[in-house]
Amino acid sequence: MLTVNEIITLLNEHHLLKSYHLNNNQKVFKHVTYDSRKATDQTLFFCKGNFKPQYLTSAIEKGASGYVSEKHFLNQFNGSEFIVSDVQKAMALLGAAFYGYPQNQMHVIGITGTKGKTTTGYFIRSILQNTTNRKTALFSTIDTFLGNQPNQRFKSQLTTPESLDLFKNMRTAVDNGMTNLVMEVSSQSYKKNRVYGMHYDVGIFLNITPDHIGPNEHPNFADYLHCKEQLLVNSKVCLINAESKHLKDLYFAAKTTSEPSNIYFFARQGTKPEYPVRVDFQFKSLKDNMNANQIHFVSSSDRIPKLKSINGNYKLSMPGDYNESNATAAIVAAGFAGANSQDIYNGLSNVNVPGRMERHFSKSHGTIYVDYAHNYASMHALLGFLKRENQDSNIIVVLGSTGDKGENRRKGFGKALSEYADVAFLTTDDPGDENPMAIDQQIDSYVDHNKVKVNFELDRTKAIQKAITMSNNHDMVVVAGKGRDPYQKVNGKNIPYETDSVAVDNVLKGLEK
Ligand SMILES: CC(=O)N[C@H]1[C@@H](OP(=O)(O)OP(=O)(O)OC[C@H]2O[C@@H](n3ccc(=O)[nH]c3=O)[C@H](O)[C@@H]2O)O[C@H](CO)[C@@H](O)[C@@H]1O[C@H](C)C(=O)N[C@@H](C)C(=O)N[C@H](CCC(=O)O)C(=O)O
Ligand SMILES: Nc1ncnc2c1ncn2[C@@H]1O[C@H](COP(=O)(O)OP(=O)(O)OP(=O)(O)O)[C@@H](O)[C@H]1O
Repeated sequence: MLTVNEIITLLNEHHLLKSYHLNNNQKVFKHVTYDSRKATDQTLFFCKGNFKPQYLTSAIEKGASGYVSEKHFLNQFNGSEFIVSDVQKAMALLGAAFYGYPQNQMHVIGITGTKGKTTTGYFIRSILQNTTNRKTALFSTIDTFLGNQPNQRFKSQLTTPESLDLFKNMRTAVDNGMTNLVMEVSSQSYKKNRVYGMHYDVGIFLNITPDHIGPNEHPNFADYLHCKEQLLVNSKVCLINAESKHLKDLYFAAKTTSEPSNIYFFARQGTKPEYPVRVDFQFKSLKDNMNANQIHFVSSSDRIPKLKSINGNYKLSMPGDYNESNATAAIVAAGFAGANSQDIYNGLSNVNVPGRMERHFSKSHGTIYVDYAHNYASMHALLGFLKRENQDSNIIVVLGSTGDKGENRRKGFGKALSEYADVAFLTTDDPGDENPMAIDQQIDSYVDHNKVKVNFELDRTKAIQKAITMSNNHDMVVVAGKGRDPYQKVNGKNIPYETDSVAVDNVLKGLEK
C-alpha cells in the first residue's frame, strides 16, 4: 500500500516532483504497475519507456486511479497525477516503499562485471545455502530463486529486473523466509534506474571489457564503465578484482561512499595490479584441467581476521581458470556473510550453473562443450582454456551474434575464432530485427581464413548437427552463446528453441544409437 502523502514526501525528498494534482477522495493506492494490462482498481500506473498514451487510457479503464509520468497526458482525469523529472527513478523509490523496503530485511550481495556474474552468483548461493539453512535467494540472468519450492523458482526475463518487479521479488523472498539475497546488477539496470536507491551490503566488481555498447545499450565505453561503477558507489563493503582493467577508476568510485577500510581486493597470486592497491585475498591454481579444478585460497587481511579461518584448498565443480577467479570472489563474499570452510567446500564442489561449461561426452565425436560465452572476453577465456588443456585437438565452434545490440562482439568473435578455432559454423543467435546472414558475414569478415574454415548454417540445430557429425574423437566441439536459453529473439518475438544443451543431446542420441 502507498499513501498519497508518502508519494509526495518521497518524490519531494528526492527532488523528483515537478507538479501534482490530487483527487481529494483518494488517500491510498493498493497496486502499482507499469503495464496497463495488469492495472486494476486503485492502481498507481507508471508511464515509462516506449510509452503510448493509449496505455494510460487503457489502465484507467481497468481501474487505475493515479499515474506517475514525465509528461502531463490527461486534462479531464478524475484521479491523481504526479509529474516527475525522471519516472524510472520515481518508480524505483515508490516501488521500494510500496513493497515495504524488503532489501532492509536481507543481507544483499550485488555482483557486476562484464563476465562471470551469473557463475559467481550461483557459486555464492550454493555456499550460502549451507550457511543460512537454505535461506538464500538469487536473482540471476538464468533463473530467479525466491525460495526453495519448485514454484518459487522461475526463468528470469532480465539480468536485473525492472524496479517494481525487483522489489516485488524481494518482498516475496522475505515472505518466503529468505534472509540473504545474491543478485546480478547489470550496467543497464543503472542506466535505466531499475536499482535507483538500492544499497548493498557487499558489492562485487569482477571485471570490465568493452561490451553492451550500441544504440539500445550504452553510447560508449565511458558510459558503460560509469554505470557499472555505480554498484561500488552504492555498496557498504566493496570487493574488487585487482586484475580488472580501469582499477584506479574503480577504486576511486568505491571511495566516494565507502571508507577505504571497507574496500577489499582479490587476485590470482603473482598479479601486478595496474594501480597499486593492497591485495587482501589471493588464490592460486593447484589443479586445472578438464576433470579437476582446485584452488588454494589465502586471506592475508588483518582488517578482517575471521576470514583467515577459511584459508585452504577448495575443489570447484567447473573447469576454467576464469572460474577460479569467480570462485575466489564467491569465497570472500560468502565469508563476509558468515560461511565457514565446510560450507564453502561443499558449495563449490557441488554447484552446477546451467549452460556454463557443460560437457557432453560422445563415443566417437569428441567432447562437446555448451557454454554461454558470447563476447570476445568470454570466447577468448573459454577457447584459450580449452586449447591450453588439449593442444593437439582441433576446435570446431558453432556461434552467431545477437542483432540490435553488442555490435562490437562480431569483430571479437572473428578475432577469437582466428586465435583458436580450426572450423567455425556461423549460425543464428537472437538476431532481433537484423538479418542473421548479414551478422554472420560481418563475423566472417574479421576471420583469418588461412587459419579457420568457415561454414554458414543459419538453422542453429542443423549447425550443431553438422559440427558434431564432422568431428572425430580427438576434436572439441564448442557450441557457444545460448547455453540453456529456450528461445531465439526474432523481430520482437521470443521463438521457442530447444536450447543448445538439448540440441546437442538429440544429435548425440541420433548418431550413437
Ligand atoms: C532498452 C531497454 O532497456 N528496454 C527495457 C525497458 O523497456 P521500455 O521501458 O521501453 O518498455 P517497453 O517494453 O518498450 O514498453 C513501454 C512501456 O509500455 C508499457 N505497455 C506496453 C504495452 C501495453 O499494452 N501496455 C503497456 O502499458 C510497458 O509495460 C512499458 O512500461 O523496460 C522493459 C521492462 O520494463 C525491459 O524489458 C526492456 O529491456 C529490453 C527488452 C532488454 O532486453 N534490455 C537489455 C538490453 C537489458 O536490459 N539487458 C541487461 C543485461 C545486459 C548485461 O549483461 O549487462 C539486463 O539487466 O537484463
Ligand atoms: N571471470 C570471467 N572472465 C572471463 N570470462 C568468463 C568469466 N566467467 C565466465 N566467463 C565466460 O563467460 C560466459 C558467461 O558467464 P556468466 O554467465 O557467468 O557471465 P555473465 O556476466 O552473467 O554474462 P552475461 O552478462 O552475458 O549474462 C561463461 O560461459 C564463460 O565462457
